[in-house]
Amino acid sequence: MESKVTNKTANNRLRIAMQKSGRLSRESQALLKQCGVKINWNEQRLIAYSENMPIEILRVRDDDIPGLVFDGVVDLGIIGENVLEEEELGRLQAGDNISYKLLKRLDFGGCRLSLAVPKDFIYNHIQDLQNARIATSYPNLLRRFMQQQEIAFKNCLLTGSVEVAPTAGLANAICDLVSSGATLEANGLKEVEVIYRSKACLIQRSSELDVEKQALVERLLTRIQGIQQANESKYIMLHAPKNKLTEITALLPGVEHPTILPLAEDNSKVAMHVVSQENLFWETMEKLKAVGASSILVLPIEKMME
Ligand SMILES: Nc1ncnc2c1ncn2[C@@H]1O[C@H](COP(=O)(O)OP(=O)(O)OP(=O)(O)O)[C@@H](O)[C@H]1O
Ligand SMILES: O=P(O)(O)OC[C@H]1O[C@H](OP(=O)(O)OP(=O)(O)O)[C@H](O)[C@@H]1O
Ligand SMILES: [Mg+2]
Repeated sequence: MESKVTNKTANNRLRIAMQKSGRLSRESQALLKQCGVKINWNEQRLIAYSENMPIEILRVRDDDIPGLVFDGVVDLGIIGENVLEEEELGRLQAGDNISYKLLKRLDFGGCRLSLAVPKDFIYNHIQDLQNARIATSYPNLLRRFMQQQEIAFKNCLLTGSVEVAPTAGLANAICDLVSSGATLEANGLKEVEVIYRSKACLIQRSSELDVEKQALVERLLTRIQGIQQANESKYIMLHAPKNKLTEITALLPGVEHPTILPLAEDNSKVAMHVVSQENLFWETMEKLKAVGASSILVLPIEKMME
């Protein structure tokens, strides 16, 4: 009897797929934590359960996440747009139907898919890659770009170590992910074309969720929205001479109506508190000080709800 109850509980959990270990894992876990979802992470386990919400996490290789969502095996997935679109193109080409809902672009996993060539390769234009052999783990995104450019090329599919392909004599160029450019630099390569810009995103399966699960998804989305908004905002406090309020307000980014509070023992000044949608740069702080502001504090905001 009891096992049936346990099963039912497990079946009603919102199932989220995320990368087990790699570039997206730490921030995917951090996002759930910021949303107030407590997970008992165990490095060895494929499935992790939340202690405080009906949520379970399926920890897999990132390549498998789009398919798990398309096929409705999981309810949500956190995945790089590059992998999502690569899988989408692959399935479309195979004549398969794909459907999913893009819920949100996330603030991590930012990178670009670029073409790169050895440093001594004289590159002026994409036509310099006509009939080149290009190593990549993203054959579909590469093919789409080269077709748009009307450039013929030979594909060399590698699932890893793409950046060593030119030195190893496997290819003339590569098409791989770049962030800081350190990997290209370390392998004597230079970036010549950006073909795709990517961030992590949250996707949902297209088949309907039951009412409770969908309500939980909406709650998570509201919380993610609050986290993103807070990350982009700052709480600014300063003291301002009463006769300079207009000038000071004009200097604060995106602020129209600051909160004004009296100071206990100084009648010539007030305290101004504002939430700004932008960071306050040193240059603006210097200008504020020059106009007469003092005790300027810029504080991070953790969460927001309007
Ligand atoms: N240098 C980077 N900076 C930021 N984000 C990146 C970077 N490299 C990759 N990413 C993003 O993170 C995703 C996962 O990258 P990672 O290198 O961990 O993948 P992987 O080696 O294919 O992992 P897996 O073992 O899960 O298949 C990429 O698809 C991309 O969206
Ligand atoms: O421009 P950079 O900042 O150097 O980043 C780019 C590198 O990051 C990713 O690999 P990762 O380090 O995640 O390792 P992997 O190739 O083993 O997956 C990507 O595949 C590049 O190789
Ligand atoms: Mg992968």
